[in-house]
Amino acid sequence: MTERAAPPPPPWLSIEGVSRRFDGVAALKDISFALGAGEILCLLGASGCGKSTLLRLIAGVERPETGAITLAGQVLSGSGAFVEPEARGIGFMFQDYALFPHLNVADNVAFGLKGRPRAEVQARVNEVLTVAGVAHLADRFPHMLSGGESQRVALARALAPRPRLLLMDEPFSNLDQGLRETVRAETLALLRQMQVGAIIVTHDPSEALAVADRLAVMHAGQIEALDGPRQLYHVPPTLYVAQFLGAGNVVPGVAERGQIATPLGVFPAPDLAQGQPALAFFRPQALTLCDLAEGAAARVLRHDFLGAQERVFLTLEEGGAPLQLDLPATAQFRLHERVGLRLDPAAVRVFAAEG
Ligand SMILES: Nc1ncnc2c1ncn2[C@@H]1O[C@H](COP(=O)(O)OP(=O)(O)OP(=O)(O)O)[C@@H](O)[C@H]1O
Repeated sequence: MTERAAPPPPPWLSIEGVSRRFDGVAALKDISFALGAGEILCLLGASGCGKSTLLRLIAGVERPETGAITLAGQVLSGSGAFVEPEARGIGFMFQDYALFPHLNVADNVAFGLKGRPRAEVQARVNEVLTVAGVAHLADRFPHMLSGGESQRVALARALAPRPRLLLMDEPFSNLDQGLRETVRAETLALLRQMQVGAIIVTHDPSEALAVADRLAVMHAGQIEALDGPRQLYHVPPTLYVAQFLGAGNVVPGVAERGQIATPLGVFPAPDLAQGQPALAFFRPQALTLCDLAEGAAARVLRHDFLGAQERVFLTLEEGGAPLQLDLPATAQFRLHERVGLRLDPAAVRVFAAEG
């Protein structure tokens, strides 16, 4: 599936030209993007790239130095305006869930409903605990909950006041692998059922690809790319995005008359200047083994068993960095075997080599 994601919904949350420095060092540089109502956006990036700072600015616990944040037509920050965090109608869920240890589950969930009539609070608490699948835990205290249960309670608490938008900072990172996928799928289903949009921070590319309607790859305080997950994975706009989103191979070449020649084929490079050093990037699955007569000669260096697949590392006889390709776990090949390699040209992206 390589088609472009559906066009983004009309802007509902708008971030325009937002910057923030700490002690003179820029944490966010001129960030602009928009989110549609009910949309799920992932912020993905390496440690320190500014993901949490951006989330905190939207929540209102941090103020931008420049730019504006608008939600459903209301200016939250910017042009002299500032709406306090509790008046924004935005929910926040942290990595550690931050449940109040001295309150039971029902009281934790009721916390954000203070000031409302008792019967209404009780009804809403029951409703969200039921949809989150934790109504039977209402009387327990946080230390009596498993990781998955704590996550569901935290989600119920965040959703109870009917937020317009939910901000989630690494919400699944405390769960182990198997549980993480289940809780993640349930959380997403719940957000969609309640029609609550969310911005989810993660540093895990596979999580962002699985969860996001659209995904923003951040790098050094800026948004390097923002698009649908399939588009970004298959047609990455930069080498950084390509490499951040998953395994890949890089083969060097030089632009000559609008293309680059490599041992694995000749690829179009219409945007590069004559003589400009270039890199051809492609995913492991774009490479296949073939007869020596029909492909570039290479040797099997090593292989890693991945369960469903075998990731095979090879070197081209012409030299260069090792290449990776994925084979079914049942595939037959031998260590140090001489094989032919074929590359699907449609899966190749050419970038200017930096430096
Ligand atoms: N309150 C603060 N005071 C000083 N520097 C800060 C503060 N908050 C963030 N920073 C700095 O701003 C930059 C961005 O931090 P931020 O926490 O937003 O990154 P992140 O992408 O969320 O990282 P991680 O994935 O490690 O949580 C970092 O260099 C960080 O050290």
